[in-house]
Formats: sequence, structure tokens, C-alpha cells
Amino acid sequence: MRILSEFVEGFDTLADLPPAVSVFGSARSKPDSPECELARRLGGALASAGYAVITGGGPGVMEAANRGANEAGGLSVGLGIELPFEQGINEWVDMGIDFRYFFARKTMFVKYAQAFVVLPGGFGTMDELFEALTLVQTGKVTRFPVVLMGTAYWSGLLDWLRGTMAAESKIGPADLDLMCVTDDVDEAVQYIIDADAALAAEQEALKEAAAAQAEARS
Ligand SMILES: C/C(=C\CNc1ncnc2c1ncn2[C@@H]1O[C@H](COP(=O)(O)O)[C@@H](O)[C@H]1O)CO
Repeated sequence: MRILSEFVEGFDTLADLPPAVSVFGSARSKPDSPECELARRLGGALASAGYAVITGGGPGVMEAANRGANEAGGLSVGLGIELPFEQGINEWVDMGIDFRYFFARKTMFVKYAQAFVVLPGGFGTMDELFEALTLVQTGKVTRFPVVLMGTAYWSGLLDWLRGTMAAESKIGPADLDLMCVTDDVDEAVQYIIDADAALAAEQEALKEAAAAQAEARS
């Protein structure tokens, strides 16, 4: 079955990926747009911090993030999707996989990334953002940093989330804190590094507590 083989190929190809960050954003942005410029700098900064950069492998913001990572000597990953108007995986991708099913592809974005960074985009980008937030809100993934970049673009949505969605109790007030909103590439990368360190410390503490319990029982 095609969908199963997409999971198998994804797991096989990405199994040895170093720590990675998934970057989302518009397929339609022009290479000289502010968001592509930001995405390129972000890709470079993530690569310099030791993260592989995973995108949808398409044009626009995806290509810019892949380009930044590739130019900085990092690992640039593209999870392409078969579309009727598909343009193929962009030229800055070192490791590319083509998917027919959004569902299998989305699993890879989450399973193999330590964080999501979301730049301005359309329906596809919104789908990816809200899927990530739902996974974190419901505890299906723990301590998964979500960074929104391009503050002017997001401000209207954030006002609505605060003023309508949270105000009418459709989300909790703390749910808005699940996102870091910034235009500063260094702040975005540091937020991810700090979240990674906090998670590692938490896991270490759990391991030590389990070892101490086992010791006490023996
Ligand atoms: C629209 C055009 C090409 C589309 N090609 C895509 N290739 C890869 N990934 C895509 C593509 N289109 C959407 N995606 C995914 O959704 C996000 C962008 O969608 P948006 O609606 O443009 O915000 C992106 O993160 C991808 O994962 C021809 O220009």
C-alpha cells in the first residue's frame, strides 16, 4: 500500500537525522520578499547552531530556508508533496523525499524535528501551525517549541486568538504562551536551544529518579 510505504521510506531515510527544526511558510513568496530573506537567515542560523532544516521542499519560504541551511554547510531536508501544479523539490535540498499523502508527510515534520518555526504563509502554513499547536496543547508532543516569525504578518491573527478565541474560552489563556513570536533570528534559535536543554534536563532527572527508585527496591 502506497501510504504504508511512505511511512517506511520516511522512517528509513530520516532515522539518522541530527537534531532538526521544521520550517514552514508560503510556497508563493518571491525570492526577494522580506519573508524569504528572513527564512534564508533563519536556515543559516539553525545550521550554524547544529540543526538540520526540514521544509516542504517547495518554492518560496521553503526554498529560502533550505538555501540558508545549505549555504551555511548544514543539512537541508525537503519533504516534497505531489501536487497537480508541483514544481519538484528545490535545488537547495540535500536529502529529499516525495510524498503523495499529506498525512504521512506531516508525521515526519513532527517526529524528526525538535521545534517548528512558522513564517508568513497561506492555508498550507496555517494547517501546519495549528496542527503543531494542537499536538502541544493536547500533550501528544511535549515541550515542542513553536516560533512565529514575521510579527506584522501574525499580529491580526494573534489579536483574534487573544480577543476572540481565548476571550470566549475556546482555548485557555496559557495556550497563547505555546508560541514565541519574534522577528529576531537569534532569539528564535536561542528559544529552541533553551527548550532543547530544558527537555534534556527533565529527561535526565526522570532517568535519575527511576534509577534511584530501582536502587531503593533492590
Ligand atoms: C503553490 C505552488 C507550489 C506548491 N508547492 C508546494 N511544495 C511543497 N510544499 C507545499 C507546497 N504548497 C504548499 N506546501 C506546504 O504547505 C505550506 C505552504 O503552503 P501555503 O499555502 O503556501 O502557505 C508549506 O510549509 C508546505 O509544507 C506554486 O507556487
